[in-house]
Amino acid sequence: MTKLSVNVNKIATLRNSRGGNVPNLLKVAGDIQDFGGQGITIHPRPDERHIRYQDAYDLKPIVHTEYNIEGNPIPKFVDLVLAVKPTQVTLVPDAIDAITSNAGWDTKKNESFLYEVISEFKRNDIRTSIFVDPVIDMIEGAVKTGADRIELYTEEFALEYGKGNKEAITPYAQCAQLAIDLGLGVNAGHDLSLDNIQFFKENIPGLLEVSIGHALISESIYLGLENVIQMYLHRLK
Ligand SMILES: CC(=O)[C@@H](O)[C@H](O)COP(=O)(O)O
Ligand SMILES: NCC(=O)COP(=O)(O)O
Repeated sequence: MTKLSVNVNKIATLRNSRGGNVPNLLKVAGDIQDFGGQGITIHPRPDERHIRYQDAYDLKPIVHTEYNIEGNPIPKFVDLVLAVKPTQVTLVPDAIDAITSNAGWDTKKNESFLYEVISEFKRNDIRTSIFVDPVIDMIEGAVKTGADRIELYTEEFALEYGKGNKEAITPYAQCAQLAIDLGLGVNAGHDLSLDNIQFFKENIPGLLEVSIGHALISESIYLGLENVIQMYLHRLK
Protein backbone atom coordinates (compact mmCIF):
# COMPACT_ATOMS: atom_id res chain seq x y z
CA MET A 1 0.00 0.00 0.00
CA THR A 2 1.14 3.52 -0.75
CA LYS A 3 0.43 6.06 1.97
CA LEU A 4 -0.87 9.53 1.14
CA SER A 5 0.82 12.24 3.18
CA VAL A 6 -0.79 15.62 2.60
CA ASN A 7 1.53 18.61 2.46
CA VAL A 8 -0.22 21.54 4.17
CA ASN A 9 2.23 24.29 3.17
CA LYS A 10 -0.40 25.91 0.96
CA ILE A 11 -2.88 26.15 3.83
CA ALA A 12 -0.28 28.12 5.76
CA THR A 13 0.39 30.31 2.70
CA LEU A 14 -3.29 31.27 2.57
CA ARG A 15 -3.46 31.84 6.33
CA ASN A 16 -0.37 34.05 6.32
CA SER A 17 -1.73 36.20 3.48
CA ARG A 18 -4.23 37.83 5.91
CA GLY A 19 -2.24 37.63 9.13
CA GLY A 20 -5.05 35.87 11.05
CA ASN A 21 -5.87 32.21 11.57
CA VAL A 22 -8.05 31.48 8.53
CA PRO A 23 -7.80 28.82 7.30
CA ASN A 24 -6.90 27.16 10.58
CA LEU A 25 -3.90 24.94 9.86
CA LEU A 26 -4.47 22.67 12.85
CA LYS A 27 -8.13 22.12 11.97
CA VAL A 28 -7.25 21.36 8.36
CA ALA A 29 -4.58 18.87 9.45
CA GLY A 30 -7.10 17.19 11.76
CA ASP A 31 -9.75 17.10 9.01
CA ILE A 32 -7.32 15.63 6.48
CA GLN A 33 -6.66 12.74 8.85
CA ASP A 34 -10.39 12.33 9.62
CA PHE A 35 -10.99 12.10 5.87
CA GLY A 36 -8.46 9.29 5.54
CA GLY A 37 -5.16 11.08 4.91
CA GLN A 38 -2.39 8.84 6.20
CA GLY A 39 0.15 11.52 6.97
CA ILE A 40 0.81 15.22 7.25
CA THR A 41 3.84 16.79 5.60
CA ILE A 42 5.24 20.25 6.24
CA HIS A 43 8.24 21.97 4.73
CA PRO A 44 9.17 24.93 6.93
CA ARG A 45 11.43 27.27 4.96
CA PRO A 46 13.91 29.62 6.64
CA ASP A 47 11.84 32.71 5.72
CA GLU A 48 8.73 31.03 7.24
CA ARG A 49 6.68 32.23 4.28
CA HIS A 50 4.21 29.42 4.76
CA ILE A 51 4.84 26.94 7.59
CA ARG A 52 6.24 28.75 10.64
CA TYR A 53 8.60 26.93 12.95
CA GLN A 54 5.96 27.29 15.68
CA ASP A 55 3.48 25.41 13.44
CA ALA A 56 5.78 22.38 13.54
CA TYR A 57 5.39 22.27 17.34
CA ASP A 58 1.64 23.04 17.29
CA LEU A 59 0.95 20.24 14.80
CA LYS A 60 2.74 17.60 16.86
CA PRO A 61 -0.23 16.74 19.16
CA ILE A 62 -2.66 16.96 16.23
CA VAL A 63 -0.87 14.57 13.89
CA HIS A 64 -1.74 11.04 14.95
CA THR A 65 -0.84 9.56 11.57
CA GLU A 66 2.65 9.96 10.06
CA TYR A 67 4.30 13.30 10.66
CA ASN A 68 6.84 14.16 7.97
CA ILE A 69 8.98 17.30 8.19
CA GLU A 70 10.92 18.28 5.09
CA GLY A 71 13.72 20.79 4.72
CA ASN A 72 17.33 21.68 4.26
CA PRO A 73 19.26 20.52 7.34
CA ILE A 74 20.65 23.91 8.35
CA PRO A 75 21.30 24.04 12.14
CA LYS A 76 17.96 25.77 12.89
CA PHE A 77 16.08 23.04 11.01
CA VAL A 78 18.01 20.21 12.67
CA ASP A 79 17.22 21.66 16.12
CA LEU A 80 13.53 21.97 15.23
CA VAL A 81 13.27 18.38 14.03
CA LEU A 82 15.12 17.02 17.07
CA ALA A 83 12.77 18.95 19.35
CA VAL A 84 9.53 17.99 17.56
CA LYS A 85 10.53 14.36 16.85
CA PRO A 86 8.29 13.67 13.83
CA THR A 87 7.88 10.18 12.38
CA GLN A 88 10.10 11.06 9.44
CA VAL A 89 12.44 13.82 8.36
CA THR A 90 13.00 14.34 4.63
CA LEU A 91 16.18 16.20 3.78
CA VAL A 92 15.95 18.52 0.78
CA PRO A 93 18.88 20.57 -0.60
CA ASP A 94 16.84 23.67 -1.39
CA ALA A 95 18.50 27.06 -1.50
CA ILE A 96 17.26 29.66 0.98
CA ASP A 97 15.66 31.75 -1.78
CA ALA A 98 14.27 28.85 -3.84
CA ILE A 99 10.63 29.37 -4.74
CA THR A 100 10.11 25.64 -4.22
CA SER A 101 12.29 22.52 -4.13
CA ASN A 102 14.13 22.31 -7.42
CA ALA A 103 16.76 19.53 -7.17
CA GLY A 104 17.68 16.37 -5.36
CA TRP A 105 20.86 15.79 -3.35
CA ASP A 106 24.16 15.01 -4.93
CA THR A 107 24.54 12.06 -2.57
CA LYS A 108 28.14 11.46 -3.58
CA LYS A 109 29.45 14.98 -2.96
CA ASN A 110 27.44 15.33 0.26
CA GLU A 111 27.94 11.79 1.57
CA SER A 112 29.78 12.62 4.80
CA PHE A 113 27.58 15.64 5.61
CA LEU A 114 24.42 13.61 5.06
CA TYR A 115 25.83 10.66 7.00
CA GLU A 116 26.40 12.89 10.03
CA VAL A 117 22.99 14.57 10.11
CA ILE A 118 21.20 11.32 9.32
CA SER A 119 23.04 9.55 12.15
CA GLU A 120 21.89 12.26 14.57
CA PHE A 121 18.24 11.86 13.51
CA LYS A 122 18.47 8.07 13.69
CA ARG A 123 19.94 8.25 17.20
CA ASN A 124 16.73 10.12 18.05
CA ASP A 125 14.50 7.45 16.48
CA ILE A 126 13.41 9.64 13.60
CA ARG A 127 13.08 7.89 10.25
CA THR A 128 15.17 9.56 7.56
CA SER A 129 14.55 10.11 3.88
CA ILE A 130 16.53 12.07 1.32
CA PHE A 131 15.19 13.87 -1.74
CA VAL A 132 16.89 12.62 -4.91
CA ASP A 133 16.63 12.89 -8.66
CA PRO A 134 15.97 9.59 -10.47
CA VAL A 135 19.65 8.98 -11.21
CA ILE A 136 21.25 5.57 -10.56
CA ASP A 137 24.48 7.07 -9.13
CA MET A 138 22.49 9.14 -6.65
CA ILE A 139 20.60 6.08 -5.41
CA GLU A 140 23.88 4.19 -4.94
CA GLY A 141 25.23 7.20 -3.05
CA ALA A 142 22.08 7.38 -0.91
CA VAL A 143 22.79 3.97 0.63
CA LYS A 144 26.12 5.21 1.98
CA THR A 145 24.47 8.14 3.77
CA GLY A 146 22.62 5.67 6.02
CA ALA A 147 19.19 7.03 5.02
CA ASP A 148 16.21 4.75 5.57
CA ARG A 149 14.41 5.94 2.46
CA ILE A 150 14.72 8.07 -0.62
CA GLU A 151 12.08 10.49 -1.87
CA LEU A 152 12.10 10.54 -5.66
CA TYR A 153 11.78 14.11 -6.94
CA THR A 154 8.91 13.81 -9.41
CA GLU A 155 8.69 17.26 -11.03
CA GLU A 156 10.25 16.08 -14.31
CA PHE A 157 7.92 13.08 -14.48
CA ALA A 158 4.87 15.28 -13.86
CA LEU A 159 5.93 17.75 -16.52
CA GLU A 160 6.61 15.10 -19.15
CA TYR A 161 3.54 13.02 -18.32
CA GLY A 162 1.44 16.17 -18.74
CA LYS A 163 2.81 16.45 -22.29
CA GLY A 164 1.89 12.82 -22.99
CA ASN A 165 5.39 11.35 -22.56
CA LYS A 166 4.76 8.20 -20.56
CA GLU A 167 8.37 7.05 -21.07
CA ALA A 168 9.33 9.63 -18.46
CA ILE A 169 8.44 7.03 -15.83
CA THR A 170 11.37 4.75 -16.83
CA PRO A 171 14.21 6.30 -14.75
CA TYR A 172 11.88 6.49 -11.73
CA ALA A 173 10.92 2.81 -12.01
CA GLN A 174 14.58 1.77 -12.44
CA CYS A 175 15.75 3.86 -9.50
CA ALA A 176 12.93 2.60 -7.29
CA GLN A 177 13.86 -1.00 -8.05
CA LEU A 178 17.53 -0.33 -7.37
CA ALA A 179 16.68 1.41 -4.10
CA ILE A 180 14.65 -1.61 -2.99
CA ASP A 181 17.46 -3.99 -4.00
CA LEU A 182 19.86 -1.91 -1.91
CA GLY A 183 17.54 -1.93 1.11
CA LEU A 184 16.11 1.58 0.86
CA GLY A 185 12.40 2.44 1.15
CA VAL A 186 10.88 4.51 -1.63
CA ASN A 187 8.81 7.69 -1.23
CA ALA A 188 8.01 10.23 -3.94
CA GLY A 189 6.78 13.76 -4.30
CA HIS A 190 6.55 17.08 -6.11
CA ASP A 191 3.84 18.01 -8.58
CA LEU A 192 2.03 14.70 -8.23
CA SER A 193 -1.68 15.19 -8.87
CA LEU A 194 -5.01 13.52 -9.59
CA ASP A 195 -3.95 13.43 -13.26
CA ASN A 196 -0.68 11.55 -12.84
CA ILE A 197 -0.78 9.71 -9.49
CA GLN A 198 -2.42 6.47 -10.64
CA PHE A 199 0.00 5.96 -13.53
CA PHE A 200 2.93 6.75 -11.25
CA LYS A 201 1.76 4.34 -8.54
CA GLU A 202 1.10 1.54 -11.04
CA ASN A 203 4.60 1.79 -12.48
CA ILE A 204 6.77 2.30 -9.41
CA PRO A 205 7.65 -0.86 -7.47
CA GLY A 206 7.34 -0.75 -3.70
CA LEU A 207 6.15 2.85 -3.44
CA LEU A 208 5.68 3.40 0.29
CA GLU A 209 4.51 6.99 0.47
CA VAL A 210 3.70 10.03 -1.64
CA SER A 211 3.56 13.56 -0.26
CA ILE A 212 1.26 15.86 -2.21
CA GLY A 213 0.38 19.49 -1.55
CA HIS A 214 0.20 22.02 -4.35
CA ALA A 215 -2.06 20.06 -6.69
CA LEU A 216 -4.13 18.47 -3.94
CA ILE A 217 -5.03 21.82 -2.37
CA SER A 218 -5.73 23.35 -5.81
CA GLU A 219 -7.94 20.38 -6.72
CA SER A 220 -9.77 20.78 -3.42
CA ILE A 221 -10.59 24.36 -4.41
CA TYR A 222 -11.74 23.36 -7.90
CA LEU A 223 -13.84 20.47 -6.62
CA GLY A 224 -15.31 22.42 -3.69
CA LEU A 225 -16.09 25.65 -5.52
CA GLU A 226 -19.52 24.73 -6.88
CA ASN A 227 -20.76 23.62 -3.49
CA VAL A 228 -19.61 26.82 -1.78
CA ILE A 229 -21.06 29.10 -4.48
CA GLN A 230 -24.41 27.36 -4.03
CA MET A 231 -24.21 27.89 -0.26
CA TYR A 232 -23.60 31.62 -0.72
CA LEU A 233 -26.42 31.94 -3.24
CA HIS A 234 -28.74 30.19 -0.83
CA ARG A 235 -27.90 32.68 1.92
CA LEU A 236 -28.33 35.62 -0.45
CA LYS A 237 -31.87 34.69 -1.53
C1 LIG B 1 10.33 18.57 -1.14
C2 LIG B 1 9.34 18.93 -2.13
O1 LIG B 1 9.20 18.27 -3.06
C3 LIG B 1 8.50 20.10 -2.13
O2 LIG B 1 7.51 19.88 -3.04
C4 LIG B 1 7.93 20.70 -1.00
O3 LIG B 1 7.93 20.20 0.19
C5 LIG B 1 6.94 21.78 -1.35
O4 LIG B 1 7.46 22.94 -0.92
P1 LIG B 1 6.71 24.31 -1.23
O5 LIG B 1 5.31 24.18 -0.75
O6 LIG B 1 7.48 25.35 -0.46
O7 LIG B 1 6.75 24.53 -2.71
N1 LIG C 1 7.61 16.17 -0.89
C1 LIG C 1 6.72 16.73 -1.81
C2 LIG C 1 5.63 17.45 -1.13
O1 LIG C 1 5.56 17.45 0.06
C3 LIG C 1 4.60 18.13 -1.90
O2 LIG C 1 5.02 18.63 -3.12
P1 LIG C 1 3.92 19.39 -4.01
O3 LIG C 1 2.76 18.42 -4.20
O4 LIG C 1 3.47 20.60 -3.25
O5 LIG C 1 4.60 19.69 -5.30
